Amino acid sequence: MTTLSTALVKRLEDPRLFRQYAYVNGKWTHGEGGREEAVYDPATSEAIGHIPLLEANQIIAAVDAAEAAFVHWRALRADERCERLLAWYDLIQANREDLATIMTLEQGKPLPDARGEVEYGASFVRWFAEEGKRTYGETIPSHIPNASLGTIKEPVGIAAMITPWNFPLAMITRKAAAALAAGCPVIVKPANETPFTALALAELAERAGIPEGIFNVVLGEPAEVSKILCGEPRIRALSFTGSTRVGRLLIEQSANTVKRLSLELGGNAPFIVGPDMDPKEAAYAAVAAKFQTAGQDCLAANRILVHESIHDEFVAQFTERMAALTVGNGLHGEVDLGPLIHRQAVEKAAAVVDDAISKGATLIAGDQSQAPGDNFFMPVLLTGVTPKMKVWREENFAPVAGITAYSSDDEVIDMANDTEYGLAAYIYTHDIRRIWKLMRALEYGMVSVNSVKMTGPPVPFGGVKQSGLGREGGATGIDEYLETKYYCLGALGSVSGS
Ligand SMILES: NC(=O)c1ccc[n+]([C@@H]2O[C@H](COP(=O)([O-])OP(=O)(O)OC[C@H]3O[C@@H](n4cnc5c(N)ncnc54)[C@H](O)[C@@H]3O)[C@@H](O)[C@H]2O)c1
Ligand SMILES: N[C@@H](CC=O)C(=O)O
Repeated sequence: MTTLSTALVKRLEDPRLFRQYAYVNGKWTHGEGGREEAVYDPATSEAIGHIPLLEANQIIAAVDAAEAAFVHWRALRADERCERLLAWYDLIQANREDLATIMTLEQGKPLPDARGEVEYGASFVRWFAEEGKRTYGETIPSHIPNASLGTIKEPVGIAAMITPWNFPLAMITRKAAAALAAGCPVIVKPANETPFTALALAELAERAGIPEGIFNVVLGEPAEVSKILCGEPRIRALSFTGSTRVGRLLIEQSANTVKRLSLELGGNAPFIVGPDMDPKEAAYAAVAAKFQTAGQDCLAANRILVHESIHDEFVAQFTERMAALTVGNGLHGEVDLGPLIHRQAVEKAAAVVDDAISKGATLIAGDQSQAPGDNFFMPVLLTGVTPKMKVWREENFAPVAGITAYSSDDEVIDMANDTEYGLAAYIYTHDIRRIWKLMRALEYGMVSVNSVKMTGPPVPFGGVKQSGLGREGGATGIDEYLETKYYCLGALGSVSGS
């Protein structure tokens, strides 16, 4: 164990939550080939621990284990699975502080945000524990004489999940709890940047009585592991959250085994401010929607579109509010923004800013000489952003805010839809006709009006266009892991009405 991981363990009330192994078939597992990778604290660039990189046969062993365990898990009654999931929920809540510490150390987000993510992630476990009891089929009025027709819902089978580093806990629970409640075994491949939160979840799942083989965490070289998971015919569903680039790759790799795919991909959210808005109220909301998780959020306001009549005052208010944000190590006191995930993310953010300035944008704020470390990026505000700039076309996934002025509702609708993405959009206005017109015209899976917060367990989370396929959470989230089986019971004799 490295010195820092020893220090980490000392910070935890329950040191057994920090595991430097994969978790397969209820066992903590080394890599058979001896390959391993360091995991870094992005705030200090120090290694906090190591993970094994599993070999191909070890990934297949996880599938074998899931296959064997599936028989028993699917045979449990829904209320029995519910009990196990509620026990998992209770344990996640009870260990909130340790989970948040692990998350901040490997992801960098401020500790209060990490605590918030634990709550948020746990809420999906409770939601789906209950939803599992409501996977109703239907009866169908028969068109066949003396027959009874209907449907039942059955678990799709083994579900694999590939998750990102920006929300290391909630992106797992939103998928895994739905699959487990539906009766499916789960194989999670977390991002290599943030594996320890996933492994702590595995430890708690074991304590909650989730049987061996039902919740597995595999680790390895991402492209290698994903290829095996996609190509494995016994895995019937693949749920991925991450970039559109990798999402496209996984669609290709899953083609031969015709899997059920759920894809939560990139976003490029417009934040539209109407002419009737108080510039201060709207600017404060825009700062909140942009800088959460240091801008590394698929819902981050990527393009801020402000009516020309209030543009200058909005920029002034935004600048003032942004100047009050503090940047620093998420473990130390109250900071608003932690580091970016690694140095490449900082370099990418700098390149996006340079590109915008070279194409005519104005840099209003963002002095990188103030950054408190190699992986930190000070919040940037650019005005005069246009569609030819990367900051408009790409999801910048950094604390870089770009503002553009517009003159009419029709113009802003065209601007907002001018992207391959369609995850989430924000509208700030109190004019009900404008709200309705924009809300209907925006090509996005989620539209939030006068609210920065839009997510939570009852919500169908997901995007259109190249932001993904399917919905997570809400009343339909469990359907991603269920098959509809139709039955026709014939030759029943005379059945009333059929
Ligand atoms: N729509 C959503 O709900 C949502 C939520 C969170 C993040 N995201 C998106 O995720 C992206 C940021 O996360 P990220 O950088 O971890 O994304 P990423 O696509 O680089 O990585 C996501 C996962 O894919 C794996 N991966 C990376 N390269 C791979 C490859 N060649 N083959 C197979 N797997 C590979 C990673 O190890 C990780 O587990 C952003 O685009 C963001 O918008 C979307
Ligand atoms: N904030 C999002 C995750 C996107 O990165 C969520 O709530 O799911």
